[in-house]
Amino acid sequence: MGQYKHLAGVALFAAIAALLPLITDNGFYLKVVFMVGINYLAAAGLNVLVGYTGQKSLGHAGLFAVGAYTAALLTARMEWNPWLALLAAGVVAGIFGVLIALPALRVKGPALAMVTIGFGVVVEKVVSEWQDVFAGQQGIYGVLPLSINGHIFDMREWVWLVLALGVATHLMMRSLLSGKFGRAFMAVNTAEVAAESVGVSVYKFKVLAFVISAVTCGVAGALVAQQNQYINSDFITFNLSIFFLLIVLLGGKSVYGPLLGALVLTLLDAFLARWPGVQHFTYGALLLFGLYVMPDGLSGTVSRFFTKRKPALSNRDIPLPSVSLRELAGARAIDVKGPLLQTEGLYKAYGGVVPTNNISIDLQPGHVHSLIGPNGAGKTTLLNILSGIIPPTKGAIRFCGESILAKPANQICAMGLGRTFQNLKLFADMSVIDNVKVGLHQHIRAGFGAYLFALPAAKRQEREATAQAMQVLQFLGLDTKAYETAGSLPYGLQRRVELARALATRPSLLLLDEPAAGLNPQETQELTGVIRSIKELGITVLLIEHHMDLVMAISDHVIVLDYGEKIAEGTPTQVQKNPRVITAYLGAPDDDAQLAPATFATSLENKHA
Ligand SMILES: Nc1ncnc2c1ncn2[C@@H]1O[C@H](COP(=O)(O)OP(=O)(O)OP(=O)(O)O)[C@@H](O)[C@H]1O
Repeated sequence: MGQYKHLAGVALFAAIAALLPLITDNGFYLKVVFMVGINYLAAAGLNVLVGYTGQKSLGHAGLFAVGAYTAALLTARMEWNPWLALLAAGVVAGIFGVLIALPALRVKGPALAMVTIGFGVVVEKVVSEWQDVFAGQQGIYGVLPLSINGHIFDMREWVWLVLALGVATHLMMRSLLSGKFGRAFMAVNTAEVAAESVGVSVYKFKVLAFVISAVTCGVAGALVAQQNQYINSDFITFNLSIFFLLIVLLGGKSVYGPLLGALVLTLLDAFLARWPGVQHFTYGALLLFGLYVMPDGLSGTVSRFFTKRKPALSNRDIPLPSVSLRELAGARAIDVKGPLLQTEGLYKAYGGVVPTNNISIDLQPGHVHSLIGPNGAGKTTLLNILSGIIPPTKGAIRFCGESILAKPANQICAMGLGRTFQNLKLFADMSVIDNVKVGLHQHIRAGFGAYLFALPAAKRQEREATAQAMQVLQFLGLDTKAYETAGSLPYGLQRRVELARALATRPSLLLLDEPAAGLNPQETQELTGVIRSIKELGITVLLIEHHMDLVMAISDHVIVLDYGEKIAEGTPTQVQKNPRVITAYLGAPDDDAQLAPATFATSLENKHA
């Protein structure tokens, strides 16, 4: 949806919603509309965490309580200004968000859900048992409501306030999630290892998602306490956590999802209030049935009717980047003297298996290096160590003259080391161009505030990122596929998208793990040309490959591994004649033998079998 169309739609929706309180002065109806707004606020942040980042939480009632009790204690006991207390509630909830994010960095899936349940239960127990501070079921009275110039809000004004906050939250979430931050959250959700290796800090984005969800939940809790002028422990139940999660799941992963979910479930909640016995049954049934019929939630189902396919691109549509691909790629490699990457005595053991045994290699700038060896020789393990995915047990790695041993993968990527994976790790649900833009993540300088408030800097950088992503796609002949979903492309093209994503990180060293795996002969031939073009851009390549024709045709230098040890290195011709290499591949030493590429390939196939 275009920016102006969207704003017009939001203005229309807000105008209609703002008229509602003028139609009725029935307190119950006004309260229901107020609660739609409150539930939307709570779910809008939770959607970032659950929908976009894939972190399931069943403890957000705890964060709602943190906000509610912060506002209650600050105003009822310390007589803070209620507006300041509302702000403080968001901040304190955000801090608690960091606290529950910490376990999320270690555990995933059901284990994470258990941790968040634990958090919710602890908060519930604290507010009900710690009578001196939280007054348990008796509750805290005298919570100061919001007011302007001494005028205390009536129910109508509360509705308008949550409407205004809801619209502001929607605009901020839309701006945040449609750019760099939304892509990073989704990348973390889809493939954490891939996200790290294209420069996205999984750690930072998980914490950020928890904080965003905590802040909106905390503000929602504070508003409820302030509107009621009262809060007690009965507000904070496990059911509330489930209710928030249900809103997000039923709404679907979209910025509109929490609104649709909040609207449907709050109205249903109000309707079923007379029959509390069937309430939980209905929610359970809705979750099962609703998600069975609409796996993408309400928003996914609705958007299927409205989304138009992006038209094919014409040359006129393709924006021009401010710098050429050669300038971008070459800029990093220029100043390196000596080897671009150097390892000394790298060692990694898994119990008795030693896939990396005392490996020392030098990679020279501007060269194509190949890493070959039979299956299980330790090639991928070495690549994972170099790119920061696996820490070595001992040894040293210097990249661009700097040790990268203790650095996380995203920082190594930022230094100019890009990679692809043996088993494709695409962000399959995202478009091709968005995959490539995730690769540009580190080079988009606009920060959180710029995206949240849709500042011109963020828009400018997004436009430039689109232009640069298109430039990379054109380089690899993928520009016509830019708006296709990456996972829907044929396998060969998906491999190319992964290559484009790695190139977008602007690597000076590119690690390619079996890029020809699964390609047909013609695609393999084309890949040879692509790797040559990448070399011409000034990018150094380290290639793992079993296709020996490809290796011999493009390598300046070949390194051979067997059982985790480096058994030979040199030019392709030297390596082909090396007796240890021949033994490793054919299993029989023969001093006069030389492995022809074809023999190499056949011997590998035999080994694989
Ligand atoms: N996480 C792990 N835990 C235990 N063993 C592992 C682990 N990762 C790799 N290995 C073992 O280390 C050895 C080297 O594996 P690696 O994947 O690096 O080999 P490779 O040369 O890339 O093989 P291929 O050509 O089949 O991809 C294998 O024996 C493998 O089983």
